[in-house]
Formats: sequence, C-alpha cells, structure tokens
Amino acid sequence: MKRTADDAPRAFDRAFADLLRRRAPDTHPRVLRAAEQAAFAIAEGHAGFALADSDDDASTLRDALRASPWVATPDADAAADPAMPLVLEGDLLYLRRYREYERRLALGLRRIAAADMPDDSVDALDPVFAQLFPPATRDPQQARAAALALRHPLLLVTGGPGTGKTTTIARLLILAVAQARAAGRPARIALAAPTGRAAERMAQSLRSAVAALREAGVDPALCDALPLEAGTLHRLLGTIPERPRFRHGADLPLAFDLVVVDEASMVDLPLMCKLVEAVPEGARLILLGDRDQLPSVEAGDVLSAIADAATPVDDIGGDALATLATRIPAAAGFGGIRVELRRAWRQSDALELAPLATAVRDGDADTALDLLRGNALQGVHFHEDIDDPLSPALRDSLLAPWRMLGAVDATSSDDIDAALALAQHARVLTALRNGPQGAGPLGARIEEALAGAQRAPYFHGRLIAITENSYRHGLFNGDLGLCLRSEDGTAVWFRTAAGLRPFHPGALPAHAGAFAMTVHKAQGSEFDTVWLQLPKQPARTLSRELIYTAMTRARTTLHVCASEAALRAALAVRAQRVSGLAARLRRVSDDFVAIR
Ligand SMILES: Nc1ncnc2c1ncn2[C@@H]1O[C@H](COP(=O)(O)OP(=O)(O)OP(=O)(O)O)[C@@H](O)[C@H]1O
Repeated sequence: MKRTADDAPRAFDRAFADLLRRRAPDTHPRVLRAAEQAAFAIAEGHAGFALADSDDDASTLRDALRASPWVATPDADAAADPAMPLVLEGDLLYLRRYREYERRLALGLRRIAAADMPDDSVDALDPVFAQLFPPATRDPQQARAAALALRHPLLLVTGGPGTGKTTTIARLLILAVAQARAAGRPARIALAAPTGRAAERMAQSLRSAVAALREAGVDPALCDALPLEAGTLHRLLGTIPERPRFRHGADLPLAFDLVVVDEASMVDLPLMCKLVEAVPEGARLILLGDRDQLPSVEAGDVLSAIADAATPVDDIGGDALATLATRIPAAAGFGGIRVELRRAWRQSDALELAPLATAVRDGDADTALDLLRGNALQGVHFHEDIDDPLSPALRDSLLAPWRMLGAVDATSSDDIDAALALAQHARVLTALRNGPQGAGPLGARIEEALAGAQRAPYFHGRLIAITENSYRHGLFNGDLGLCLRSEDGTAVWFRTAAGLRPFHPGALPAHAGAFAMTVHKAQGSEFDTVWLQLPKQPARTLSRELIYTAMTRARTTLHVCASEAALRAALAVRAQRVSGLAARLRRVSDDFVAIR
C-alpha cells in the first residue's frame, strides 16, 4: 500500500521528526522522513511503518536507519534501549513505545499459551458434555472449541454474527466449572468486552443461553456457578484516575483462572498488551471475535495477528470429550489454538444477510451489487445513488420510529422503558464523521426534521450517546439515553446496571446526538434497522471491513444508500494493518516448541 497525498503525516508527526533533527542536525533526511512516517503509522492504526511502503529504496533506507543513533536494533525478545525513540526490526520501523507493546504482548501470549494445565481426567465430564452437545444435533466446531478449552490455556473462537460464539461460551463455561469442581478447585471466571455496550450484550446473550441450558436439564449447580455479569476491560483491569496504567498488571495479576473477552477485534495493541500481562500464571485466556470486522481505531489489528499465528483446529475427529480435548501440538504455531465457527445459526425470517455479507467480506463487488440490485434478499433494501437518507423517498420511513418518541409519557417507567427500546430500534450508520454524509451533520438534520430548527438542545424524544466512560455516573461509552420532558423538567433516561435512571442533562458525562453514528462507534452494537449511508465520493475510510461491520449490525432490516462507485471503491480496500505481531509470535514459537 503506497501512501498517497491525502494520507500525509500530521503536524504532530512532523514535529517529532523536527525534534530529532534539532537534537542531531546531521541526521540523514531519509531517517527523518521515516521517523515521521513511523509516527504517522500509529495515527493510521498500524503498529509500525513498513519500509516497503516508503518512497525511498527499502535497502538504502534500511542501511541509513541501522547507522542512525536514533534507531535501536535489538533482538526480537529483548527490550529496546529507552534512549532511542525508534526501533528497526526486520522491515518494520516502530516508535519504541509501540514496539515494546508488541514485544511484551507476544511474550505475554507465549507465556499464557505455554502454561501447564492441570492434567485432569475429563472422563467424569463426559455426561455433562453429552448433555451440552447432544451428538445428534451438535455443531462439531462448537463442541471442539468447548472441549479444547479444557486443556489449552489460550483459545481463540472466531466467527461471523450468529455463528454461536456466545452459545459456545456458555457451554464451555459450564464444562470449565464442572472440570474445576471435579478437581476440587474454585472456578474464578471473568467476562469482559472492550465497550460497555458489548459487555452488556455479552452478559445478556450469556444469561439467555444459560437459562436455556437450565431448562434443558443441565445441573442447576453448574449453571449457578457461572458469572452472569460482564464488564469493560478497563473495569476489569482497574482504571486509576488520570493515569494511563491500570491497577492490575504483571505485578498485581487478576484474581481469575479463566478470562473470556468478547468482541476482541475491537481491542487495540496497548490494551491487549496490558490485559495479557495481567493474566496470572497458569490461567486461561479465551478471545472471541469476528476477524472480518473493522479492527480497533487505535494501533493494531491484534485479533487477526493472533489468529494468523495460532494453530487452526478443525480436523480432530471423534465424538468423545476425551478425544476432542486432546492437547494439540503447537508445531506450526506459538501454542495458541483457534477454532473458527462457520455455520450461521441465527434464524431470522426477516433478514437474509449471509450471501451479501459473504460477498462483501470477500471483496466481490459484482456479486454484492447483483444481490443488492436484484432485491431478492429478504429485509435488504438498496437505494442506489441516494446520498441522503432524508430525501423525500426515504424520509418518512427513516423518521417513523423516532417520531413516535414525541408522544411518550415520561411519567410511567414502563412507557420510558418501551420508549428507550423503540429509540434504539433504528440507526443511521456512516463511514465519516463530517461532511454531508457524515454522522454529525446527518444527525443534526434528523434532529431538525424531528423537532424543528428552533428545537431545545434536549428536546423531548432526542436520542444521545455517551462518549466516555464514567464510573461515577455508571455510564459508559456507547450507552444510549433518551431525553424526555415531564412536569419536573427535562431528564435523560438510561438503562444502567442499576436499572432505569434519569440524569439531568447538565450533569451528564461527554455525549453526542445518536440518531446517526459512524460505523466505528457502532461496533459491538446491534439495531433492528440499519440505514447505511456511504459518502458520495469514495473516501479513504471506506473498506470492505467497514461495510461488513455496518451490515452485520442489522437484525431485521438493512437499507443501503450508496453509489456503485463508492461500493466498488470500498470493497476493493482491505483495512489491513501493518503489524509485526504474527511474525513475532511465529518466530518465538520456534524456541517455544524446542523448549517444550
Ligand atoms: N448449535 C446450535 N444449534 C442451534 N442453535 C444454535 C446453535 N448455535 C447457536 N444457535 C443459535 O443461534 C443464535 C446465535 O447464536 P449466538 O448468539 O451464540 O451467536 P454469536 O456468534 O455469539 O452471535 P453475535 O456475535 O452476533 O452475538 C442463537 O439464537 C443461538 O441459540
């Protein structure tokens, strides 16, 4: 991926290069340019700058960097000299800080994956396993994932929407609890996700999966031992006000034996590093996610890199737990195991998304356009060349659910609860924040259409979203609030962990209008109806992962407003990130396998 004029480094990146030049005026301009690119790479979501992307000849640049006093060239596992701001490893130039995150993350993952697991016999668990995964109706990948978790400390469970990740985790946790009980150990389990919304969704799906298992006759004592709450990773690790570091880390590990992280594709490099370092010796880590979704906005496409380095498992056969739970030799990987769930189980008569999602994921624009234009997919509507969801043809159906909010009576908590559900029913998703098809201006125009140009800032029926975590309020990034007027004045209502709660608008943490939001912000959420509005002109943020993520947020109805040109441009781009993590995990794996 060659860089183009519109992804030029920012003033900040230039200032960094300038600082190096002022400190050592004889620094080669080539090195300064590369330093600027390494700083800019972080802003673009990469872990480092690939020399192959430079305008300079890569081998001349490599030599210049090696000769520079600003550039450390340590061994893969060794810490870089803190006096040097840049690190060159292979053909990647890193800012030292991010190289250290990547190195520490690789070491941490290797440590977790190499841990000895108690060599419990699993024979006693056979009846539970048979009950959880009745052989006649079992999805073999789901059963494998659950069985492998008994003997592997590092497991990735990947798959698209509705492939049964939560269903599998519920069963896997029951098995893990049964395993711990049989061995007389406590089962200390933590459930976490990168955002409050994703954590809440994880907990909800898990609760309903466990309720179904209970109904199906699974031992209530096992069901009762499962955690029913999930929190954000920040909460799990323990934020310290005004400080970037967490309470838990290598020196104060988490007090859990099994940590399960949902929506792991959203976790960035620094956070994954801190999480992994806080996982105690001998504990298990399970990462769940959809690797085709947009990676985190911040540096790293961490889940993809770990998945690439992990050993894929889909060929161990047999029906018995003991066979399935075999420890897989880590010959080709670093000890991490990956099970990919492929079958989509969610039955929705309303929305037939799978063929379109697959075409988008594979970047097959011809098929995607045929499917959209053919109008044959249940629940999917294509509005070709429409660059405004408020245009006369669409306006009424877009606004209909939100117009009903105007009539809500804010005195009855049942009505408020129903209104909050209704408010969350539909959402406009955009690729951009600004510009005519950006979330900001579109959201403002929706508000105007609902409440007029002279509207009160917190008009009755306005939907807002919290944009920061506030433990004090019990409100988290992505939480949705509905503004309602009553005799007592205007209040913004939220569903919090403590139930339905009103807040005074002036007392809220940072927030923004929420009728329209960017796809990035919508990650980890789902809506009955999604209106995806693409920009009129092809834009840099477009990628097939962005379109895939947006489309898979829809539960029953998907409207796509786009031109052929914008769709084709988006599907031609993969949101891939430059990262040394997979290579680092594979390289260390050689030593690791030799040691084992
Ligand atoms: N093996 C199975 N047999 C029957 N139904 C299944 C099976 N696995 C999953 N399901 C059903 O499919 C639906 C989706 O499953 P689940 O919520 O576990 O998927 P998920 O991968 O976690 O989805 P998402 O990422 O979209 O939340 C649920 O209704 C679940 O009951």
